[in-house]
Amino acid sequence: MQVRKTATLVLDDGSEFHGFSFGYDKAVAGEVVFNTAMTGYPESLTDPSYAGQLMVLTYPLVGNYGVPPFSIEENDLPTFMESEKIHAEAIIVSDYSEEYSHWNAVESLSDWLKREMIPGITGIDTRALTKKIREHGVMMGRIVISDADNEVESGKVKDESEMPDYGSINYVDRVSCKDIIVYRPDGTSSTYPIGSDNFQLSSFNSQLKHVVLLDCGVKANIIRCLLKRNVTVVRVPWDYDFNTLEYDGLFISNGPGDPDTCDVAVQHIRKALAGDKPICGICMGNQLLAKAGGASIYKLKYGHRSHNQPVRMVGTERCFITSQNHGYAVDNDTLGADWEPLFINMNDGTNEGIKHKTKPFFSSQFHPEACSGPTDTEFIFDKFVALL
Ligand SMILES: NC(=O)CC[C@H](N)C(=O)O
Repeated sequence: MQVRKTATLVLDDGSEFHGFSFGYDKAVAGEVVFNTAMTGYPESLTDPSYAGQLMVLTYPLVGNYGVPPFSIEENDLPTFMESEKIHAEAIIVSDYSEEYSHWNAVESLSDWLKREMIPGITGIDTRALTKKIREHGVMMGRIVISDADNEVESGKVKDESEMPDYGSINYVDRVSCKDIIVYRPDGTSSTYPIGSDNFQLSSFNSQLKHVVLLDCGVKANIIRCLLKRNVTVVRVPWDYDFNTLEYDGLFISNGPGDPDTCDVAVQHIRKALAGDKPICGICMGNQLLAKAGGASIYKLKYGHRSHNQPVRMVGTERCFITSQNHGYAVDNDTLGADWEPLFINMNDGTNEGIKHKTKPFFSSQFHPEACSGPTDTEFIFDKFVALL
């Protein structure tokens, strides 16, 4: 029988949680965040917004439905994942199941993590860990695997590696695309290096509307939700000045890290606010749109990461259950005179979306495209496309 390597999570406050490695054996550091969803680890791990973070799952049994194949479908998009690779730095669970059963599973979570060189720890009291984060606020942490280089002896972890400063790193720049990628509803896509002479928006199918997708770390299902509504999607890097293009609408994606590291994008969005073309954003997109409109962002104590966050549409009694993954929030009190909150979180009263009072600009802090659900708020894409 294979000997299980012990693995320790060391939090910034010095506390240690001991368990066993079931992924790739390497030391990593990152922001420790918890997600209370009951399903969706393939989608969450490949969500680029988790870059730089150690993902704690509070649902106790993880791995029992395995991992779907990494297959590429129409438009060169992954069928079952949100991007081309795992973006979280590590996954931390209570009870990992190597045995799995699911019609679509092709491998165990452990095999996938090892192939992608991502650590996984099991045997952690994730509820105690979550309580600690809820009380103290989100913390940095590192994982140390007991091997020849990093021994864990009598509760004292020897590894002294530097903790990165999560808030100061521009993770968006790390995960955004480097080229312009055009996706068409007919299932095709083309890539154009920045500055390429072949790239001319006017040469695309003029029957269809063109949506510029500002890629801050976009999830594949956002692209699919737009394509399903029969528009051409022009995905551009986060710092690209899209104002030089003749487009019909702007969509700002989700993305990792502190929105204050994305000033270049904010400047470009601010220019677009002077015009009248429809603008929509999701999560990081909500934060960058708000910043462009003059509002400020603050860090939540421990974020919203789950599939059951209740939000109310302001001015109505309509509530929606939403999927969320964010650590920062728009400060409602700093919204300029032209803006108003669009959604409010029913748990803690924080901002969950904004809209411009007169122009076709609006966004959500939650994920209307969420895959693995809920899909109650997918109407946001309909509203945006109807405005084009
Ligand atoms: N999913 C996202 O776009 C997250 C936005 C931002 N990184 C936050 O944590 O608030």
